[in-house]
Amino acid sequence: MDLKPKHNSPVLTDPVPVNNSRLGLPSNITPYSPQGPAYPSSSMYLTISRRKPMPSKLDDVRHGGLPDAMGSSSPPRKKLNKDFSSESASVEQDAAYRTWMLKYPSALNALEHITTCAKGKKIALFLDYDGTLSPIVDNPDHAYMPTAMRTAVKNVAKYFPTAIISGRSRDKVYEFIGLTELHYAGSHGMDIIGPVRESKSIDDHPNCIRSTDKQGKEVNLFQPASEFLPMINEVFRSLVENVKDIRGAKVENNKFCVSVHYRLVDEKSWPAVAHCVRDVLKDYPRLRLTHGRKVLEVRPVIDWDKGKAVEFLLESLGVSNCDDVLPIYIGDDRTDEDAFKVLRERNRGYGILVSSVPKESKAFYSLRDPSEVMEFLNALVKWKKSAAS
Ligand SMILES: O=P(O)(O)OC[C@H]1O[C@H](O[C@H]2O[C@H](CO)[C@@H](O)[C@H](O)[C@H]2O)[C@H](O)[C@@H](O)[C@@H]1O
Repeated sequence: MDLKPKHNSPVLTDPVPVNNSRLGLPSNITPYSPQGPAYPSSSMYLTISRRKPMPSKLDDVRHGGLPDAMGSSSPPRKKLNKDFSSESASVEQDAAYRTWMLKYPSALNALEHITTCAKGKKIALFLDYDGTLSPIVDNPDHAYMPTAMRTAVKNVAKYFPTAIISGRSRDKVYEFIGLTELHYAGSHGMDIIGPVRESKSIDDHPNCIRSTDKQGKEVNLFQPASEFLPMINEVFRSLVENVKDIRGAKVENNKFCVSVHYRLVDEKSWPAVAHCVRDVLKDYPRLRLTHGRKVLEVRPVIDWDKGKAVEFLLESLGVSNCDDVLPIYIGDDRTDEDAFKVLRERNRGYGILVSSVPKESKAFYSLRDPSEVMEFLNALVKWKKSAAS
């Protein structure tokens, strides 16, 4: 069955490229490139070199340019139209969005196509957290999930195996969501709790151990970057110290990665933020730097990402080689592209990008914002209920 939607339109790229030299930013920020894999990624398993970092990514980090500048890393919030020029700009933006949607149709409009493809199959759902289940807010500690969204996620998990894959620490994202019926992967998939099942490939994995979850249930705990824990804690402390005089900068410990937020930093001080991060990272060749929505993210150089996490979870759920499973991944950020790419390349499910502005993506479909995500989840439940009756 053909899973692909029809793509007929010219491709639009990320809006408003920002002049790097104006920002005066250093060259050690790695772009996310949906076009190319971060690493060769055919196997589910990763190898961590104890001495040498992986060269291609490291070269990017140390010597590459700043391709997607800090300024364009998150769409601006909608401004009130004060005059004619802003009104016409908004008309143009709407037109550009509609054109973009020809290539990335709304998943709400494509529901019939999706559910037709899902007939006789089991849908497995993968959900990002920030910007997908909770709206983007200034303070990352206040990114609460609306009650209606929690209900929608709870309902959807009754019918489909559902996993959260977040850049946050697993504990933090669990605190925000608080639903025991889901599977959780934190630190961009570097910290996964999955169900226990007889799977040789998972049981034999050196980074996978048996553990118990908060409810005392036996689970598989998979932490491929565990050896980086002391290093990440050290870097976290140094970053906190280094940015302490930059107003608005905030460092978040996500267990196997660290986020340096600059959403509340005056634009004039963004180069200072980048300088502080570079200053710390120069002593850690086994760490790399990527950027998300107004955030710089420090991560171990390992062959693992959200795409690998999806493959791992499918394996854990016992459905990795089944033709009767339809994975759906919903996310808004650059790191979600790794998961979209896996689904697209294996031609075995749908990536859905959450974005209110046109963006190049490996996803098949789009949703404008978390409220549309909620609508989509509710629609899936409604379809499943009606199909069952
Ligand atoms: O993979 P995700 O679950 O989407 O996590 C990615 C990052 O999300 C958070 O930061 C983003 O959301 C914040 C709250 O809305 C916002 O203030 C920030 O500007 C965004 O970048 C989280 O705080 C990061 O640690 C995650 O890496």
